[in-house]
Amino acid sequence: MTPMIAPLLELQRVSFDYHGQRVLHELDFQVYPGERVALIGANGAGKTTLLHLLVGLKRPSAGQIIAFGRVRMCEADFYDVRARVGLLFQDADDQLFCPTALEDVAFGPLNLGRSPQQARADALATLETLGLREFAERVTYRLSAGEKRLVALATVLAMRPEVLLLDEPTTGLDDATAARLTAYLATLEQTMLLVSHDGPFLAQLATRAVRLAGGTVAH
Ligand SMILES: Nc1ncnc2c1ncn2[C@@H]1O[C@H](COP(=O)(O)OP(=O)(O)OP(=O)(O)O)[C@@H](O)[C@H]1O
Repeated sequence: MTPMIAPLLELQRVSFDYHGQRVLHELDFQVYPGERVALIGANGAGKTTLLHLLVGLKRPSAGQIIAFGRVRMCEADFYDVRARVGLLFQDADDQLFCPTALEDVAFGPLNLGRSPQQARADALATLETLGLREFAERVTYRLSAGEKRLVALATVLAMRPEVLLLDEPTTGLDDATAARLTAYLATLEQTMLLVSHDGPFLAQLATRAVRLAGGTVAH
């Protein structure tokens, strides 16, 4: 008999309306342990909205969000979800708010209760892993778009989340940097949900693809 594996994250018949406009309609969606799911679809299809629903940044108009086996409804339900699921925002400026890159990357580990020494060590190690050690003391808002993208990713990875939700991770990266990032992500064991319009990136990483169209999963 095949063992039943529970999804880590799930939307059950989820609808989402924005200013009276239906964005998602009775959507069923699951991410299982170990998967790297490509979430694809046209501009405005609702991919970013879906990521935000999974971590409670948006609330469904109808339906249920289930994370790690529990229905999540109110703000408090999402605290531990956000500690276990790392979201890379589509816009790095939504992720970076500290004076320096090191402070930005240490912020998440500190927020998770790690000591200042540990948070700094984790931040430096993560920056090192992404080839960003020299950026540690740089003023974040003066970084280039591609550099900000990588530092934003470092802020997520430094928390060592169980699941990574990556919204357009290769946007703004040159080809060589995008290739290095792709190769690095391929070494990670975390479950991933990848929103991207970058075909080669998804072809190398994704274990399956889900297309959103008309507010639901296109078959
Ligand atoms: N806070 C918001 N402000 C404005 N529009 C919103 C907001 N939230 C959702 N929407 C609308 O919801 C729809 C889905 O947007 P979403 O960003 O989820 O699409 P997407 O598939 O991620 O698009 P893209 O590929 O362009 O990033 C769009 O029509 C968008 O205008």
